[in-house]
Amino acid sequence: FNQIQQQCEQLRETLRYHEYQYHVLDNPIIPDAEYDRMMNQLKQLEQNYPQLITADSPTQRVGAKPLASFAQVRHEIPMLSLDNAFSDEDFLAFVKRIQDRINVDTTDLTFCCEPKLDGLAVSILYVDGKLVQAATRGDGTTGEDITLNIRTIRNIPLQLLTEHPPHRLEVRGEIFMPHMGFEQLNEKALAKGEKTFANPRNAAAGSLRQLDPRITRQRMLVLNAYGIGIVEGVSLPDTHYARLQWLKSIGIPVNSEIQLCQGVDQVLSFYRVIGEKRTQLGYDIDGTVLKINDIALQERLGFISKAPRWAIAYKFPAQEELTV
Ligand SMILES: Cc1ccc2cc(C(N)=O)cc(O)c2n1
Repeated sequence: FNQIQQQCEQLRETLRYHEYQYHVLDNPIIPDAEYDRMMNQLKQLEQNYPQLITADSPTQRVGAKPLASFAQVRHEIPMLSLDNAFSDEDFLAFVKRIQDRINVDTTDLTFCCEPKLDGLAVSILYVDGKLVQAATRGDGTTGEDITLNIRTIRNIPLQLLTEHPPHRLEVRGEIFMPHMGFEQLNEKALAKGEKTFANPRNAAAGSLRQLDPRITRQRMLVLNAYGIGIVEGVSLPDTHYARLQWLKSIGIPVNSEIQLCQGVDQVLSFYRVIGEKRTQLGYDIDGTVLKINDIALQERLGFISKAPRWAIAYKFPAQEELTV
């Protein structure tokens, strides 16, 4: 019997490793058919020996039946929104406000720059390395418990890939629907005479707010982490960029376009380059997010009421409506 148990554990570890290679490193090292074969083998074993099933087994991604409603979750650390910039001048004024508060030269300022994903912000809590709860941002203080739906998203690990997981780690990120998943969903909806979604952001929101996880599971949703909320039992790197790399190293997907920029000129060129790449990314973005990279500086700058002083979203002009 425990020979079977070892076989299950071995399969789980192998499947988690290949999920990491595929979803986080974008570098699958076995063909999909091989992955599917192992997954089916594990499903078969767990079906024959249900007492061997563990909550974090790669097979346990779909909730049994629909919920009647969503429970509420209170964010221990508020999930804040970002202040906006709509021009270079706005961005330079943002940087000047920072300089006025901490006398530092603009060329010395390092920014962590990323595309601003047009999806929904979520909070995902791992306790001792296991995914235990997930919630929408909601109003920043209170969100909806969407744990069962989040567990169906393939690039979100049910277990962190580390021997020494933090006691508690809250991953904050954006859930979005790539263009391919959006077109596929609307084609199916049209064929079934159901309502179609106006844009991928609405489709992602509708998919996450499904009470039936079996429906969510069929939608092509992707997480890209952008930050950390609660963290206990581990000492974090002292820059934002290094923290994102750490998240990636323990199995959390991070956007591949994120870059460090030294000084305002490099930041503005990042903004333009991402603006040019916008139509080829395969997913919707509505600007860039530009953050002071040094955590100690972030903490010195703090927050203005709802938004951090140390970060700004520099938006693109509204895109002419996508014709679907
Ligand atoms: C602090 C914060 C809040 C919202 C965010 C939203 C995004 C985004 N939509 O990609 C990226 C970030 O780095 C964010 N950072």
